[in-house]
Amino acid sequence: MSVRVVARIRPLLKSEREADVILRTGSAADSKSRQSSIGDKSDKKLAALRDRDNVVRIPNPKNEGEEYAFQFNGVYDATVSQQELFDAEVAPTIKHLLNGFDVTLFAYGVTGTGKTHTMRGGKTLADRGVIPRLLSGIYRRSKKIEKDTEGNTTVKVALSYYEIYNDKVYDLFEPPEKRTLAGLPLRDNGGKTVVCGLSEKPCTTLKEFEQLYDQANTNRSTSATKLNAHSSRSHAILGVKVTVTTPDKIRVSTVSAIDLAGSEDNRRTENDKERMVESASINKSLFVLAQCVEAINKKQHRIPYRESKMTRILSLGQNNGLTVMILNLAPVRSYQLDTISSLNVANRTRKIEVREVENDPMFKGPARPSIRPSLAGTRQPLRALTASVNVNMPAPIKDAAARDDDKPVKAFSVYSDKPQAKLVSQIRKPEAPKRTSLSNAPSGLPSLKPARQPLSAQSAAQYDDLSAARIEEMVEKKVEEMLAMRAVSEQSKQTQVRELNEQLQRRLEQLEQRIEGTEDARAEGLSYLLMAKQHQARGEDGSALRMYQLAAPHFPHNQKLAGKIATLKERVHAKAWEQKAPSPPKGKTGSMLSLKKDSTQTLGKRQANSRDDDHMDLTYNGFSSDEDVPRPQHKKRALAKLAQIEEDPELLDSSPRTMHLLSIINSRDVSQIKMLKGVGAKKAEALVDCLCEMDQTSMDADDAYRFEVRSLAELSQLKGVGVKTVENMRQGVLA
Ligand SMILES: Nc1ncnc2c1ncn2[C@@H]1O[C@H](COP(=O)(O)OP(=O)(O)OP(=O)(O)O)[C@@H](O)[C@H]1O
Repeated sequence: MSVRVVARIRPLLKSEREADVILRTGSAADSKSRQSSIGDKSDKKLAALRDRDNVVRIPNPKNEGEEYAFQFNGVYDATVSQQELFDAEVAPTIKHLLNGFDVTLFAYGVTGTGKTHTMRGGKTLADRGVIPRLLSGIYRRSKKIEKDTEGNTTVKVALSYYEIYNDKVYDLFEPPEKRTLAGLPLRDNGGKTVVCGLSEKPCTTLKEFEQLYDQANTNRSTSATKLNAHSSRSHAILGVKVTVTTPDKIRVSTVSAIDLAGSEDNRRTENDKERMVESASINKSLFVLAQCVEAINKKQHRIPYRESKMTRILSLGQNNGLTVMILNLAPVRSYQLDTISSLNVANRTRKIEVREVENDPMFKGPARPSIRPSLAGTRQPLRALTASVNVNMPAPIKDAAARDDDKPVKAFSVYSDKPQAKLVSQIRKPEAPKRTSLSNAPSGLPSLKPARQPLSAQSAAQYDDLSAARIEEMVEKKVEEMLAMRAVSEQSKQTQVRELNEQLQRRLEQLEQRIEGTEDARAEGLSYLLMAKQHQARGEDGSALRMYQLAAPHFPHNQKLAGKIATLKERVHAKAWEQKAPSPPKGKTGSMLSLKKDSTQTLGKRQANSRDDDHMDLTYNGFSSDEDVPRPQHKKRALAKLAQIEEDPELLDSSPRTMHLLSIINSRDVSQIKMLKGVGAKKAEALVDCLCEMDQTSMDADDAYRFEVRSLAELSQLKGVGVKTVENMRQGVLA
């Protein structure tokens, strides 16, 4: 049986105009005549939606005159109520659910098309969606079954409810603060994907359900987006486990009601960063779903279920039972491209075959013959006896004395069409090794050996006498023995299988954990790489290096990455040296205030640097010790001088005297500079050379500027200039 796909078109929202309606339902002939009569009257466009047909029509965005038509198992237009949709599509599945079939109901569509409205609905009775109605239906039917069977059949309901948010699974019955970063893991269990550690709440009444469901929904991730004020940011999966217990068996089946998050075109959402991350995860999972659908359609060997948690859980085409997809659609033009893509996915989903197989029941009491295929060979003549050990069948009458003259054989009368003796030998044949023990049986038990000898009249009479009661008793006993042995050996076999399964399961879990761990680690590594690239693109080499270094442990043998880190390290070293040299002035000359501020800042910064005995950027970038960075002698001296200057408040002065001195220095006029106190021609020349050198350094760094000394502190750091010289110069300058 294929997945049942039905389309539901929502009504216009307040913000939407009737004139923008582009979706139509109806047959081709109808639609053509309607199209010509529609004209400008938009109410007729809406009337078109009322035509309940199984075809949805939408214009080709590239050629308005052309229409695409998609046929589904059902199409529900804007006028269809919640009750009508439920009655037509969901109510019929309840019967199957209680008969042991799993059911999957899921709403699929673009954001803001009415998935949550369809699945959860509003608070009023009429507005209630599929889920509350489903529960109501299950309870009603359960009560009826219990009543009809006079309490011999009981139905129990238990709920689980979880969301997949950013590809992580979270229990919605648990408060958000209990969530772990990694979420709950998934496991494969007998072909079904299960969520480990999920809570399951027994739920006996509709009222109880409503309380649980409403409370859990407050834990669901929703946010306002431009396209939907209450947009679901996660896929929500409600599991309703139904256990039907009859006197002889227990059947468990589950209905999964899934409200998928909607795909979003981020050119329209104007999502912020957080919404974008959610959106990317939602779109990715829906993309994987579309890929799975396509792969199933194309009968590809590999279906990419495992590429997203949502597709793994949904297991479209892998799950047994019944599957109903509700395709939610918005009727207006602004959704046109998204609607076409949803229609395409839904159309392909319609072709997916699902095995309509009910879940195996569990039988109460000793195992039934049907699950002992090994007995099949001997079962025919013993059927009634075999059945006698089943608690579900009436026990055989064992009182031989009471039936002395009866035919031996309620056990045989039905099935034996052969003489009894032969029957006995038939039964005994497989027991050949035990004949000795039987022949040596205590006097109470007759030996069966004489049966093979020509019978004397007495022994024949004795045998006749025996055969009526004793043989039946013996055979019965023997069969019981055999069955008991088989049950024991089967039990031990089952235990072995169970142990093996558990071992395998554990191994699988370990492997999965490892894979998931590796995937998570890889994803983390990739996100570091991405951030590194972004930093690098912005020219933030230090941060880029840091990110690459964080990514490195996730890609241990990646030569390219190692190379990148090495190159960046070198570049950052080079920059660090540049930063150690005084930085260029921001403005042309700057006001006195800014000069003083700059100067203080520079000193403050340098102070911090000198205390840490290294440059801040270098520490940040992971170079913890001086050894990492070779430092020329003159730089070390400069640092020492700096410390001296900081202790001299005079040198922080930005008085006119200082300003004048700096302007002489920055003029680079050797004739003026050599006139300064304590500076001869040689020193002046050296000083100008030093300033020109600083220019050069800057040009190397692709950041050309003319270096200017902005403070006495900076001046004192120049090659050949000491604190004393600076002080002398300053003293000698006329204010
Ligand atoms: N059949 C309908 N009748 C009346 N209103 C509807 C119907 N379907 C949707 N709406 C309204 O449309 C808006 C969007 O619906 P909803 O939130 O259910 O969309 P969604 O597909 O779940 O969106 P998202 O994927 O962003 O969560 C809501 O205001 C809802 O009340």
